[in-house]
Amino acid sequence: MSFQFTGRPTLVVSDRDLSLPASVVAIGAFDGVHQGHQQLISEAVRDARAEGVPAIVWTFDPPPKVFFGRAARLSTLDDKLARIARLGPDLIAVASFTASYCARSAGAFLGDLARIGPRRVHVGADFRFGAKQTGDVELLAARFETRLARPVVCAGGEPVSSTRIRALRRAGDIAGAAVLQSCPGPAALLAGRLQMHDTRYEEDPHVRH
Ligand SMILES: Cc1cc2nc3c(=O)[nH]c(=O)nc-3n(C[C@H](O)[C@H](O)[C@H](O)COP(=O)(O)O)c2cc1C
Ligand SMILES: Nc1ncnc2c1ncn2[C@@H]1O[C@H](COP(=O)(O)OP(=O)(O)OP(=O)(O)O)[C@@H](O)[C@H]1O
Repeated sequence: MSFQFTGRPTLVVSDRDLSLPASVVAIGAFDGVHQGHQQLISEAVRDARAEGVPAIVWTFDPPPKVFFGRAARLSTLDDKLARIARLGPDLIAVASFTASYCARSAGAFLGDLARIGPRRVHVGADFRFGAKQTGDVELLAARFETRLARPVVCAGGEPVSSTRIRALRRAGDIAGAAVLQSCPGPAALLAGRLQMHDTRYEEDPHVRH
């Protein structure tokens, strides 16, 4: 796994404020920013650098599973943003995951993405989107060039996942959980990397859509 320290700060914006002629985007809840997430995001950043376009991470707060009460949160938003920023994207777009947002259709979400002109979208094979999770990678790939992340697995061969980290924590294996979330590089490199450009996503729901 390689990590990219570009020295540039990562801007954090509301998804509603984004409009770009071109980009490469990685999408996901990324709760815990574990090694699978890190690889997916790092590959998107590398792809964006090769294309010469901004690298965007598009994420949701709270994580959808947490919103629906299906899981306990692993990372605070600040922790998640800091850990993502360490991977070197130019911008993190945060969609406020509210009742009105999650009722939006898969087609409406594709319209949101179109505003940032994705040359490529990086997701895992199980990525779903839109109300009642009706959108899948096939629908995404019909609209945008889509790159599916290679699954990162644990030493025992099971996929690294937020679910697995939650289970390890519940079982009291805090060290085991931390290994799956670990990433190299001194924490000092994080200092000053984040610029909170717009925090409105914390306040109001997606009434505009
Ligand atoms: C516009 C939109 C609406 C969504 N609506 C639902 C929903 O109704 N039910 C649900 O369980 N998840 C919903 N989700 C969450 C997705 O299923 C998924 O968790 C999210 O896109 C992040 O992907 P990831 O879980 O692979 O990280 C929605 C996502 C988006 C973008
Ligand atoms: N081990 C992994 N290797 C590569 N990609 C992954 C891995 N785990 C998750 N992803 C991808 O990262 C994106 C965000 O994943 P998500 O936030 O749903 O994490 P998760 O670990 O699958 O969460 P949960 O266990 O709660 O379902 C998705 O597109 C997913 O397919």
